[in-house]
Amino acid sequence: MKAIQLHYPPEWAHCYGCGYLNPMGLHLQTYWNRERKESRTAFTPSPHHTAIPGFVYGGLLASLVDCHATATAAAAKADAEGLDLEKTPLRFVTASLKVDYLKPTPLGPELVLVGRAREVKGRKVVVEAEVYAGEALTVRGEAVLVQITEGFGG
Ligand SMILES: CCCCCCCCCCCC(=O)SCCNC(=O)CCNC(=O)[C@H](O)C(C)(C)COP(=O)(O)OP(=O)(O)OC[C@H]1O[C@@H](n2cnc3c(N)ncnc32)[C@H](O)[C@@H]1OP(=O)(O)O
Repeated sequence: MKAIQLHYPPEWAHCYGCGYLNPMGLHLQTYWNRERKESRTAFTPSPHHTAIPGFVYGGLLASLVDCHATATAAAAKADAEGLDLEKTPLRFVTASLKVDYLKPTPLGPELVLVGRAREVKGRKVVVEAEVYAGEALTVRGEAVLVQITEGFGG
């Protein structure tokens, strides 16, 4: 299965969190499960992602939620509308991002993110995401993603 981010054309692939063309980026790769209607990704923070010794920096966790949510939005919209991302790539930007840090996230183990779309409406998708360190749910996020149109940022 191909990661959602790898469907992005090059001009959409420079993002620090998930762009495959960003040499300094996190290169997050998100996968969509059509049966479960949920997305997954995994990321193992490095020692330089420290907040308090032994625990992951919250800004990094927000970045993971952010980029996992943008990809989840693309997959959920494609799923809802019967689109093939291979033929019709979709790209979303973050309009709003809320992150709740439920407990400290240990630095060392692989983190797993799970995402679900709560709402798919027009250009807007609302995504809920969870970050797990092993069995422990440490972060819960919610993002509003808006599909970009031609002339974005202009
Ligand atoms: C070359 C390109 C490369 C593009 C490469 C893309 C890289 C992606 C990177 C990954 C993620 C990021 O970090 S992105 C970087 C951080 N984000 C940004 O810089 C985005 C800056 N903001 C914007 O450009 C704009 O505000 C947009 C695009 C988000 C929305 O503006 P718009 O296009 O005019 O949309 P608009 O009609 O107002 O809103 C559409 C729907 O979304 C809702 N909505 C809009 N903003 C919000 C909000 N803050 N909170 C809640 N909901 C909101 C509206 O109520 C509406 O819902 P309803 O009434 O229909 O229900």
